[in-house]
Amino acid sequence: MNQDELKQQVGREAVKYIRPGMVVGLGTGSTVHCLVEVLGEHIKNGDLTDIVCVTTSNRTTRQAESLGIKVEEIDDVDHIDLTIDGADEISDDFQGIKGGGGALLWEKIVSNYSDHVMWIVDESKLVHHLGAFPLPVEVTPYGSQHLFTKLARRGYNPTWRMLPDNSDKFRTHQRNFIIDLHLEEINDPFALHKELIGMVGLIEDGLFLNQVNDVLVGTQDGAKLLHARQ
Ligand SMILES: O=C(CO)[C@H](O)[C@H](O)COP(=O)(O)O
Repeated sequence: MNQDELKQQVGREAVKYIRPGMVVGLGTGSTVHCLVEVLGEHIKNGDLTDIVCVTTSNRTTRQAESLGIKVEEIDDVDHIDLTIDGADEISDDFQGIKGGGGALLWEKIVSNYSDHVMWIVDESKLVHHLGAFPLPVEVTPYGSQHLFTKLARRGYNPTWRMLPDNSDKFRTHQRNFIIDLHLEEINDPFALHKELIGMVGLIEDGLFLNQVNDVLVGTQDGAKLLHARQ
């Protein structure tokens, strides 16, 4: 199976963890896209009833609504039972990097206010140590060149996230910029998160630490569930 087929495999498998009546957080990215497609089929067939979703991006909202999935604003639900999201890297101790799709702020908010969090990934996302994948940080545009320079001086090899055609800087839903840090290896993700989040103008970073309960991995031998924590 190629990577796309593994993503479809976990997308199909993940929908089995959604029960009727749940409030479900839907992540962002190509793996979640597969899940949302299957969720839409189940809702259409009447196998899953009374599902309400909150999403982590306008992209996911558009896809979900086009399939007849009910989407509410996050502040219009009083809880989120289960959030299913993708990830860019997951270390041996289940810490993660997310934000490859630029949705890290909403993803972290939805994740934090969820009773249970599941990440769905193909096996290429499992690594021993985080850092080969560039770590995104969301920054407020005002003064962001100074922040960029500070990150560069600390040796974090920053680059601006650009639009696909390179014509301008990428903007998040909050109209913020993203700076990607090319770190190669992160020795202490907790210390790095503390340092980054303390920088004025840096709104959120893509280190998702102690966030996930279960990881569903697409492998050549079928989807495998790994328990990270209660
Ligand atoms: O964090 C994310 C978006 O901000 C995605 O979950 C992450 O980039 C994984 O995406 P994909 O499933 O396409 O590999």
